Amino acid sequence: MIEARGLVKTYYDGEREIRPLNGTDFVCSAGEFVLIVGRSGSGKTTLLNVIGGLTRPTTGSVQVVGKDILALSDAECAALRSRNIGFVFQFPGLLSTLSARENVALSGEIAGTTGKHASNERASNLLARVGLGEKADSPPSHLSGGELKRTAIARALMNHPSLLLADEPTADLDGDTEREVMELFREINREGTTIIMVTHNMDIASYASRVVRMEKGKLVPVELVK
Ligand SMILES: Nc1ncnc2c1ncn2[C@@H]1O[C@H](COP(=O)(O)OP(=O)(O)OP(=O)(O)O)[C@@H](O)[C@H]1O
Repeated sequence: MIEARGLVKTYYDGEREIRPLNGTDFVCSAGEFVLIVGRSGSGKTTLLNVIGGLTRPTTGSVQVVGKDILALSDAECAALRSRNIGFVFQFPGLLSTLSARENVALSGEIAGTTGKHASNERASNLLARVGLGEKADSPPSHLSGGELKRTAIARALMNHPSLLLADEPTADLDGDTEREVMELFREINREGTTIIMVTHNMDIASYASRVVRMEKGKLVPVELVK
């Protein structure tokens, strides 16, 4: 599903060099649910964005769903993203003038995989699935933080992605809502979607099949005590 080798990403803050990825290798099989943990600023988001084709590494290679994403044009990479990869970003970034349903359906329309009617129907089903059936017509400003996160998860699932990349999707949620969101991710994973999730919260480690820690630009395995 993912094979990333020798990733280096260098940023410059004035004269200062920052290297969040410094020879990172990451291999992930289809069906895994991997948590990436690590200190703030250790490069977790950078790695997720490189895997998702949103950030180009300085050097290294990345194969995702059998494609060398660094060899793709911007348009080819965007098409791969919209058809194969669902993103749940730390901040949901929903369009304020659209309802929850329209926000979710829009991903289908942009991908061009379904017409407007079918997109709306799938968006309604997904919102029901994340427990927001009755809020489908609400604009983002009428939704709570947890409801916005769940809308963003529904949006990420719109195009039947084989890979879901989630960046701290439960940050700022209360314990009960966090468990609900994690149960939902577990269900999605059991249905066959590979999930890579960045988190600060080791309490949710039991939901994952594997945990890795970002340390000094490389990933190290974390032993799970069951
Ligand atoms: N576009 C950029 N330009 C310059 N520096 C950047 C850029 N993006 C990230 N960085 C730096 O790279 C480092 C890694 O950032 P990243 O967001 O990947 O860390 P993180 O582990 O996800 O952190 P957090 O847990 O706080 O979200 C940080 O020092 C950050 O300041």
